[in-house]
Amino acid sequence: MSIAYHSGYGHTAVIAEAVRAGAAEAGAEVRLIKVDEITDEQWETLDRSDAIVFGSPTYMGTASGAFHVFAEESSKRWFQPAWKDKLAAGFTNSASKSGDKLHTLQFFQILAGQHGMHWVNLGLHPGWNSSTGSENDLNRLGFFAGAAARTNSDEGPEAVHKADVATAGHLGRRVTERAKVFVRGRVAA
Ligand SMILES: Cc1cc2nc3c(=O)[nH]c(=O)nc-3n(C[C@H](O)[C@H](O)[C@H](O)COP(=O)(O)O)c2cc1C
Repeated sequence: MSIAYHSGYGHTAVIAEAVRAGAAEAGAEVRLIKVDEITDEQWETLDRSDAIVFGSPTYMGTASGAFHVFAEESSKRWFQPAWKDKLAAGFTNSASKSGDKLHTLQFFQILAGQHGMHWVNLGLHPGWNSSTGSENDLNRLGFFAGAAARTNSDEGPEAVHKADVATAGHLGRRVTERAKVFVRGRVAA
């Protein structure tokens, strides 16, 4: 599995690391790839991966400019098509509770769709939506499309919320488990 992500100020990098840790715990060989520094070798790593998880902060209601540059550059893979039938998933982080994060996740879904990839959603019920819930619940922000995090804009990466880190870890484990089933199914088919 590869995690192709951008983080301008280090907050989203904490979420990327949590996805990596969850995936590794579930048995994946994982590569973290910073899309703003991506090398030819790392593009080839993406081409060899069974699953690619996209990650970016939400800037101005969408993925960051650096992530959009990467998405455009991936059009070379689209022509081949090099990423067809891989699994895909996504995560984002921003300062506001909503902050239009859903739009970033939907952008990732469309990017995956354009490549002919298969989207893996978060697979968790929403947390923190009843009188017995709390902000420490898994999926506390109630997203289905991917893992979402919110971090105060005036604090550093150490302030990333533990519940969001745990939710991202869940996504990493889930994509790994789905990839195992998908790859074994392809061999058996
Ligand atoms: C240019 C810019 C645009 C932003 N736009 C949004 C936004 O649309 N919604 C939001 O909730 N937060 C927004 N933020 C806040 C960031 O998403 C937030 O600080 C996030 O933790 C940054 O992650 P990073 O350190 O990985 O870059 C914006 C920040 C910047 C710098």
